[in-house]
Amino acid sequence: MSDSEEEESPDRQLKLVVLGDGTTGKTSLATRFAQETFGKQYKQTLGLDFFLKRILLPGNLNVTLQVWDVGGQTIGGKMLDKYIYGAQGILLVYDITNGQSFENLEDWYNVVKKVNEGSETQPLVALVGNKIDLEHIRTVKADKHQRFCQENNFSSHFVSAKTGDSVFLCFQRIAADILGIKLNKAELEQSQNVVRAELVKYPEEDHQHHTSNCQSKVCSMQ
Ligand SMILES: Nc1nc2c(ncn2[C@@H]2O[C@H](COP(=O)(O)OP(=O)(O)OP(=O)(O)O)[C@@H](O)[C@H]2O)c(=O)[nH]1
Repeated sequence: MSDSEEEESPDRQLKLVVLGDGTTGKTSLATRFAQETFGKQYKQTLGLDFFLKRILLPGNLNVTLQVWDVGGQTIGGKMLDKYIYGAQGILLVYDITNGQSFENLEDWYNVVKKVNEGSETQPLVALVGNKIDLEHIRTVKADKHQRFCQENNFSSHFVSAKTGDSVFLCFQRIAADILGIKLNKAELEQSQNVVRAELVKYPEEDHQHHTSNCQSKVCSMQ
């Protein structure tokens, strides 16, 4: 196979459906991912919004993600089943400061299960705790989130649509999981918007005694 043939692998298309209660931040998450913007003003989604974004996965694989942003008020409505139908990935979104939005995911997941009953292929389901910029007023404990994931075999994500923290990473991991692609550590780290650095201060006199191995300490922190 020539180089140019290798480069031009055809796009894969994936349908991802974003579900969860109103005001949990589904539209914000989709717009942060697809348009890299965030609006503070709440505007209720009536029915459905739709976003497209092309990403590149390892192996030069272009993937077009169709993100179906479903309004929180659609639960119980007759269109919801149609929105979910054919999805390869489902994002179950809750607000970490709103316990009810977490409890209600059970109902959203029940609709997903019903739509896919008897189907040979099941969608990958991701549990997404949004608004981690509001960690100080979190009400849904992380272990509750993890338990829900383990019980149902969901992938686990914590994001902030407001700051953008881990949003791209979340969609990238979901797409890679669906396609059975393994992301290496460097690729995962590159997708994380927030850079965490630890500051370590050594006492003055101690520092003088340890100048010879000081360099290795600095290296291990980077
Ligand atoms: N602090 C904070 N606020 C957020 C975040 N994401 C969304 N919001 C705010 O939460 C409110 C609701 O966000 P939306 O994205 O409209 O919520 P939604 O889930 O799409 O709501 P429906 O359309 O009713 O289903 C808005 O005021 C957003 O600005 C976040 O990560 N952090």
